[in-house]
Amino acid sequence: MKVGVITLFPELMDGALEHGVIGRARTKGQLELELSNPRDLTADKHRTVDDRPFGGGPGMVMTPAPLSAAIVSLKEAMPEAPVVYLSPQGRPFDQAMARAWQAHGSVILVAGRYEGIDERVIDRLVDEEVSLGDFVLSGGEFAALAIIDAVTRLEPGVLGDPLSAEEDSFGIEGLLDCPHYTRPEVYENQTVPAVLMSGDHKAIARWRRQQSLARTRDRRPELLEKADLTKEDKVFLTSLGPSDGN
Ligand SMILES: Nc1nonc1C(=O)NCC1CCCCC1
Repeated sequence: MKVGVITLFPELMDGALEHGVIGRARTKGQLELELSNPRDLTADKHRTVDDRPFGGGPGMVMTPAPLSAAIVSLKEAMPEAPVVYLSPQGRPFDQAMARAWQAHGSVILVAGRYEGIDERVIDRLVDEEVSLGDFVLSGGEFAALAIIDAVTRLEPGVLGDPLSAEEDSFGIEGLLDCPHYTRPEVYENQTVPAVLMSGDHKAIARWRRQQSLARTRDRRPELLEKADLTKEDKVFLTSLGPSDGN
């Protein structure tokens, strides 16, 4: 997997990209990262990357030339990669998008700052605008890190057990994940569901599936409409009383 990131603050991302799943994937060559800073591609002595907005208003806007040069430099390194601008105005990011980009093999992420980027850069060079959610961050860097993590963990060999990526929330046909327990068996007088201690793998798998179904129905019922449910799933859901929302 190749990921390009355009950011004015590469140092803000370095730490998160050197440790954990992402750090190990880079060390093992499963993830190639290339960061490009528009400030390094400025032509003026003040290395200007922003300016006041036409039409007035608060804040600054990222100027088109250095940002375009940074995008072009990464497109030359990854010509097949879609160019994705991260902003609240984008299409909501989801697991299907993560899977699509992992399967494609490369993506270039544009992390904006200030009030945003000159629209002409979006018109000329951005393939898609994507949002991590309906909230406003100070910059696109943390959104880029979240996306890099979500995509990298889908790369074969990155997670110890390939089932992990499948069994996480949104892994099993878009259902929420089941509850998890580990030692000690009794913690603060609270025990572990007996089925998990039974050694009956069929019963455990059924319990986990039913927990995922019940949680999804209670917390994110809209996901059930898109989920690939078996007859047994539907019988179980019908057997549940009214949702308590938890
Ligand atoms: N929400 C979001 N999802 O993806 N990115 C988000 C964001 O809030 N980014 C902040 C950026 C947006 C461009 C202008 C400067 C601030």
